[in-house]
Amino acid sequence: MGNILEIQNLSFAYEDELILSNINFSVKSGEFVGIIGSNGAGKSTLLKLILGLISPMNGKVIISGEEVKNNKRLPKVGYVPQNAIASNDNFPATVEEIVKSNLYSQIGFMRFSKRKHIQKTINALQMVNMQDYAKRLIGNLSGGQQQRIMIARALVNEPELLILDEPTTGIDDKSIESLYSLLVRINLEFGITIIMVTHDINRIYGRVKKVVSIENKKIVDVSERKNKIVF
Ligand SMILES: Nc1ncnc2c1ncn2[C@@H]1O[C@H](COP(=O)(O)OP(=O)(O)OP(=O)(O)O)[C@@H](O)[C@H]1O
Repeated sequence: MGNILEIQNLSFAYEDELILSNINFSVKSGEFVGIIGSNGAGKSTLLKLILGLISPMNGKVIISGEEVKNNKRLPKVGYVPQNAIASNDNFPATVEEIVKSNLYSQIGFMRFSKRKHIQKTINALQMVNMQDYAKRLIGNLSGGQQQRIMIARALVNEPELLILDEPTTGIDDKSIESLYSLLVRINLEFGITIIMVTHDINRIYGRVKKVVSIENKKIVDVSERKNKIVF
């Protein structure tokens, strides 16, 4: 399998504070990769560099052979940002509207027929087992259910790479287990490559293929699992 992501000699600073220094790693198509590290280690910054939301000081990010440039659209990439669900309390939108809105923002409203929009939205909700909740208000769902909707929202554009920043924040223990099982299923069943930042070190080792650990601005460890992952 080829590499879907390559990070080469990547360094980044906020003003004069160096956050990441000469980071190198790659992710193969179909892998499930966890990124761990202490608070402030630079994990979210690394994701923002991968997404092209900020520009590196040195080095580059390559997705499917193409260098990521600032503000360029990345149709192959879905993103679930940190605290994605926190702003949804009392938000007057249905599940269906939240998922569909990502089609408008990323692809442009006119690109597909209305029927195609609806079908893509249904498909994304089915992938996270939330198709029965399409007409419900997002604010009426539990934290775990809301996070599934945020994942469907990221999946609606049919990405090859799904990036999640601490998706289990604010979710109860039982829902965390089922969220991880869902992500493993999305990875294995649909072949979508996943990169996930997490603090959940104990749970993550049983589930992901590769764990990249960042400390003191650098990658300090990359561990790979050889045995089969079950869900
Ligand atoms: N916009 C910004 N301007 C200046 N410094 C920032 C900015 N965003 C983050 N930082 C700093 O960069 C460092 C890395 O932050 P980042 O959010 O990437 O870490 P993290 O590993 O994701 O942390 P956490 O686990 O707490 O989410 C921290 O010291 C943080 O304070």
